[in-house]
Amino acid sequence: MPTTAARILVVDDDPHILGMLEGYLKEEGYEPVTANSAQAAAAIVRRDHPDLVILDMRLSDGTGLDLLKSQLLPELGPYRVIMLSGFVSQKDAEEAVQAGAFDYITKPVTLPKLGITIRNCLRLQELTHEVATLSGDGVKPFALSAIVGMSPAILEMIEHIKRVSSYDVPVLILGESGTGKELVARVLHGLSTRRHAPFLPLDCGAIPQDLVESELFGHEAGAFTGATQARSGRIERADGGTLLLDEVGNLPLAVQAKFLRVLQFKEFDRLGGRHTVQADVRILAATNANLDEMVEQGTFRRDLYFRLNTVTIRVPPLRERTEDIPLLAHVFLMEANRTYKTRVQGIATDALRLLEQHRWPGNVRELENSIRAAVILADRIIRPPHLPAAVRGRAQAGEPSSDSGERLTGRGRRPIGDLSLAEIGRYAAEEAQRAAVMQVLEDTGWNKAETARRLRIDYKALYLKLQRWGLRAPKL
Ligand SMILES: Nc1ncnc2c1ncn2[C@@H]1O[C@H](COP(=O)(O)OP(=O)(O)OP(=O)(O)O)[C@@H](O)[C@H]1O
Repeated sequence: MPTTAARILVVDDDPHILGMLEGYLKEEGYEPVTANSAQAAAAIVRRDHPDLVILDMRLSDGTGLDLLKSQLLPELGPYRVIMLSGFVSQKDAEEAVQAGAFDYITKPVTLPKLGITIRNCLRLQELTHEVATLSGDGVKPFALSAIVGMSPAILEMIEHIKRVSSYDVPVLILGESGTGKELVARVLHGLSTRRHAPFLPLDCGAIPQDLVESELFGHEAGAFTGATQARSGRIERADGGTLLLDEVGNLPLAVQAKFLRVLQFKEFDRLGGRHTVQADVRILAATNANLDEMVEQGTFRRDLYFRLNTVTIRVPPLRERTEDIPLLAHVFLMEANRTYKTRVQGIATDALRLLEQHRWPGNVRELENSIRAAVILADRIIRPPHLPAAVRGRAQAGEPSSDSGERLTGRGRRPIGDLSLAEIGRYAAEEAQRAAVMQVLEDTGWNKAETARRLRIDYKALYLKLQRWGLRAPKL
């Protein structure tokens, strides 16, 4: 099934080819637009932002490669252009793909092949969109690909998640505030056999302590003043699914004892209830607190702690994976553009440097909020003045940041601030690819041959990509 109503711009100075492709695209259910020169194409792209561009290498007023680099990539981002090339321009077409075009087709154009390439390109866009739309609706199970990041620390965490995903055991997720603990919990749910049942989070730190108990276990009518009607609690409502106890360290001691029974015997009583209720719920817990210390101090039950921490996943703070910052920033930029219907195209190098140097005490959430705010303030490009004062802080006052020198150069990496926008674009495109591949691997249960077939890439190419990204099938 072709994706209907995708807007496709065809750019060619040969009226015969324009007419043929326009007719074909209409028949396939797309919405074609045509341009016979580079100038006309650039104007249409700026005005209409088509979903895809089919671009001839040779135009009356320039080359397709120049148009791609100067207008289309900055305006549309990578992977939105399919090049048409003759035999002599094949080398340029290859260069175009390296620069960020999706693919090229050699003339004379075979329509079925073009059709397949169009569908693949649009599918990749859909997947990239899914990856970037990270703020789920509260019940949507997330795929592993929702976790954006290519740093060794994140890849290691993803490996860990995959390893534990097939076991129906409690998992304790540790990490600072805003690092992505809830996201990890959603992904664990999304990968489990419980994914079609509810995922319910309860932030034990956000609701008054005397309400935590009734929120979790529910109550019968008359159980306490104000309880006029019986109400089920989250454990009951999550039956068959997953319950996340966020900030589990805030669970009052009395509730901890009751909760232990849920973990041990999968049963509990509603407040004021006389019948035991059975609940088949997987418990995930997250915390920023030092539970070891709390156990020593007697504010957290040792037996509950041992039951919860059979398996732990540590979510690294953002300052330990600064190499993910440009990528996350670009994903949040795309997401904000969609939410606010803005067209901010990128982040200037000096602004990226500031993002890299900031310590991010609020971690990924702080970065997400900073980019959202900057998108509202910026015109076309996010520049230092658009960033929150805390992010501009020390660097703008002329002080070196405490660890940036070591951090940026110590591991022999190029400082991110020296990367061009195109290089960052390629990095983001690589991430989009990784996410797309991972999505299909998950869909096919890590069947690599089937994955390669669905993605229409060579098995060897898939194998090499997986090696490069350090991805392996989860152990069952
Ligand atoms: N690796 C990541 N890729 C993409 N988005 C992320 C990533 N990590 C976190 N986020 C996003 O950052 C925001 C904060 O994440 P989340 O709520 O999961 O953090 P948390 O550790 O549970 O926070 P808290 O401790 O305050 O409860 C969310 O919008 C989440 O989607």
